[in-house]
Amino acid sequence: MSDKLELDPLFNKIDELKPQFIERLRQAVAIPSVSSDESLRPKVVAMSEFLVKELKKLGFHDIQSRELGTQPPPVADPNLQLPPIILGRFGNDAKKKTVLVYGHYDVQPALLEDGWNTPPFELTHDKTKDILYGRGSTDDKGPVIGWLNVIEAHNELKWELPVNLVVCFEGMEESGSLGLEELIGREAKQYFNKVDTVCISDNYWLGTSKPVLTYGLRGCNYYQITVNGPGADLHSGIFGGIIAEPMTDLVKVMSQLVDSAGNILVPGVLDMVAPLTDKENALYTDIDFSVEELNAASGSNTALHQKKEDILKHRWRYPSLSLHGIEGAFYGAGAKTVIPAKVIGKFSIRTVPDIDSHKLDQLVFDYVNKKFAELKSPNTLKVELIHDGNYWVSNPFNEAFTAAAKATEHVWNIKPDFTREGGSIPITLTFEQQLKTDVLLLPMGRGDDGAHSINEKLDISNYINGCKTLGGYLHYYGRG
Ligand SMILES: NCC(=O)N[C@@H](Cc1c[nH]cn1)C(=O)O
Ligand SMILES: [Zn+2]
Ligand SMILES: [Zn+2]
Repeated sequence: MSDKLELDPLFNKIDELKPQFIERLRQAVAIPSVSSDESLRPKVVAMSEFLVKELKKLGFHDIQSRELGTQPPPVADPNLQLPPIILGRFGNDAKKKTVLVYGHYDVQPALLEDGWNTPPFELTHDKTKDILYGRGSTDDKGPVIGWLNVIEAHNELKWELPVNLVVCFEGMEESGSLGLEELIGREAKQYFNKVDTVCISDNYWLGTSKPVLTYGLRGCNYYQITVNGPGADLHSGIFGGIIAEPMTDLVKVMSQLVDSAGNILVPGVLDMVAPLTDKENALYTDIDFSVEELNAASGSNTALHQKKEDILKHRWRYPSLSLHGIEGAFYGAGAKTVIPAKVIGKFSIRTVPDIDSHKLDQLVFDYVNKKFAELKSPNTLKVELIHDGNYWVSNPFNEAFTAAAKATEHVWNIKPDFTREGGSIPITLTFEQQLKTDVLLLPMGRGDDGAHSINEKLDISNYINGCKTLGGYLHYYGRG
């Protein structure tokens, strides 16, 4: 690579600080900041306090913990407070460019009995494989802590940061980023004034060996269907066969949302998808990926598509509908003979260009109501949107992507692939539109990290080289 920067002192310092960096991540993972579990909300707040403490120690200034008020419905506790958004600055030099770094400090739920090999909220270092296991290790505590590590390495070296850094860490990303869009709107010309670019490290390489830079995400519209029947849970021997069962209705309706080949059965959804052009079609051939890598990441041979190009298109540019669960249903071990009185089915649709989110909601509501009406059930059904988040596709030919490609090649000795991703980071488009800047997605973890799954992990090489990549990016972007 020509025009390589001299970053060895930084990279050596990051290597030297590895034990401290692992310890910082251990402390973060130990806080079960599950945003979707109302009973764990104090832990989400505790995680925000941990970050504030770390930012102060590292010398950030103008640190603010922005309260967002109560969480809007549907929510069990109407007084439930949203966790704060943490803002902070490092450097304020008018001659330097300003990079806004966004990440989230909340995590998905995790229980040992889900099948974890180690306690999910204890960062466990498997020394034979050099892997760190724990909820949030890759999504998104590893990368968030990674940014702090970069600052620590600069402080230790007494190196000036080549850019001004602004951090924005939220605690509701896994639950729809509630409150963040409004905050960005309010702060675009205030706290976020003069931001030149936004960098998000909250996604993953496509596979396990080649780094990527990401320029697209799918959106996510998350729905719930509530079916109400009898006044209380009932004995199926006494009431079975003589009352209408909510679970029977719900399962019937949910089974008509998607088929086993992954086809969405709600009419009109596919009609909104942008047509595939020859130019886009050609992009998929050059990406390094295989069905074997997909199978390895899913731990199975259950792929619906065998050709790399089809897998990538269905992950990146077509919508998908997933059924997630049923609240109120009996799910424990044993054979409880209960008829649940009220059940709430959860499903989501990953959205892509050019799906109109509100039109999608209407199509879903009309279809679910129609399917329920066909059952002629005396129960009641309500279908509603819990949260939605936009898809995002950008042009990766800009200064930020160029700098990130150089940093990635510098650290990993290989040019990164440019990829889109099937997951969602609801706030990406908002940053781009409100701040009128480019957004870069610069992942730290690998495609088999098991984000949202059991045994979530982060390879130490990805953690440490990821810190070097984030730091390197700031240098290549800063000198640009
Ligand atoms: N690492 C990004 C991520 O996991 N995002 C979530 C966002 C989301 C959307 N609805 C609920 N959570 C994802 O599931 O893609
Ligand atoms: Zn996530
Ligand atoms: Zn995430």
